[in-house]
Amino acid sequence: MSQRTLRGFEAEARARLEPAHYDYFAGGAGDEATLRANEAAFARLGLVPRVLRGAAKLQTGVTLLGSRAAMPVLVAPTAFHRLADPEGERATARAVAAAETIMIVSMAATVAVEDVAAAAPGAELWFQLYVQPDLAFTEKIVRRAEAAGCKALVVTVDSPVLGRRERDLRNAFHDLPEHLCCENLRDGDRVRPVVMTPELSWEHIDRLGVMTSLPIVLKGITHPADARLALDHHASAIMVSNHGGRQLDGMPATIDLLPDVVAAVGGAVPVLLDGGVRRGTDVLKALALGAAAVAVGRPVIWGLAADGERGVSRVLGLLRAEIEHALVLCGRASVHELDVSMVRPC
Ligand SMILES: Cc1cc2nc3c(=O)[nH]c(=O)nc-3n(C[C@H](O)[C@H](O)[C@H](O)COP(=O)(O)O)c2cc1C
Ligand SMILES: CC(C)CC(=O)C(=O)O
Repeated sequence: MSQRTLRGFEAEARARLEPAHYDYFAGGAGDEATLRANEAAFARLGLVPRVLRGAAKLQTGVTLLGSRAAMPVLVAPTAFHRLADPEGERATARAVAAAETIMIVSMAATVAVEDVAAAAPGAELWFQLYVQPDLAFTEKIVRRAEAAGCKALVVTVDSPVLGRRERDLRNAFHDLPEHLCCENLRDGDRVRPVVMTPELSWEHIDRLGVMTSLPIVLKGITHPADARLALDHHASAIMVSNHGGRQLDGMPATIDLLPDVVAAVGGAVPVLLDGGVRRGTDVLKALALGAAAVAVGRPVIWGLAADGERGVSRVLGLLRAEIEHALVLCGRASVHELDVSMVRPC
C-alpha cells in the first residue's frame, strides 16, 4: 500500500471498489483526452524559486466569500460518496472540518445536506446545484441548502446534458444500488432523478440571484467571454473547470485555460480552478497563475474508498504538507505571495 501520495491512494481505492464503481469515479468522457490533459498540463509547468528570503513562518490560509479555509484547497463536489464508504459524505465532511477547509456538497450526494451538516459541526459547507427544469423544485433544494447552513451556491454550468462516459456505458452503470439514492432530491415520498437542463441559460442564473441571497459561484466557466458575462450576471466567484474531463472531451486542461479567464475577470471576483490537482506544487502553480484556490475531486474519493474519514484526512493532510514544503522551497512565506513570474514551461 502506497498512501504517501495522492496517487498512491488511487491504487488502494481501486483494489477496494467494485470495478464498475471505480470506473464511474475514475473515468472521463469520450477518449478521456481531457481527463489526461488536466494532469499532464501541470507536469509541463515548472516552478522557479526565489532564494535567501527567510520563509520560516508560513501562511497557507485563505478567505473565500466569507468562508475561511486553512489551505487554498477545497473539496470539489462529487456525487455518490456512499459507493465509496458506508458513511459517505458524512465521513468526508468530518475530515474536511478537521482540515479546516471547505466542502462543496454535491446536489447528487447520497447523504442529505442536513445530515452532512449535522455530522460535522463547524464544517464550512457550500452547496452545488444542477438547475432542475422544474424551477419550483430547484427552489426547494436551494432552501434546504440555505437552512442547512451552506454559505455559497455553486451552480454547475458545464452540464446542459451529461457527458458520454464510455466506461459507464460498457459497465451498464446507470443507477445507484437499491439502498442508496440522491437524498437531496427527496420530494414527499419519492426521490426525483437528477435531470440536466439543456435550456440552461444566463436567465436561470439571474433567477437564482433573485431566489437566494447566497453568493453564487459559476462552476465550469472556461471561455474568457463567459467569464465577463458571469460578472455582468453578478457571479460572486468563477470556477474554471472541465468537470474533471467528464463532460466535453477534447477541452484543454484547466490550468492552460486559467490565465485568460483570470485576465478577463481582472480581479473583480475570485477565480477558482479544479481538474488534475494532485500535488502541492500543482496548487502553487495554479495560485501563481491567478487562482484564489483550487479544488480536488477524485483524490478525496480515493481517500474515502481506501480508509473512510481517515483516508480523506490523510489526503487533505498530504496536500497541506506538500503545499507548505513547496512554499518554503519556493522562498515564499505565504500563499498570497505567488505570482506569474515563478511559472515557466518545463
Ligand atoms: C465521481 C465524480 C463525481 C462528480 N460529481 C459532480 C457533481 O455531482 N457535481 C459537479 O458539479 N461536479 C461533479 N464532478 C466534477 C468535480 O466537481 C470536479 O470538477 C472534478 O472532479 C475535478 O477534477 P479532479 O477529479 O481531477 O480533481 C464529479 C467528478 C467525479 C470524478
Ligand atoms: C450524478 C452525476 C450527474 C454527477 C456528476 O456530475 C458526475 O458524475 O460527473
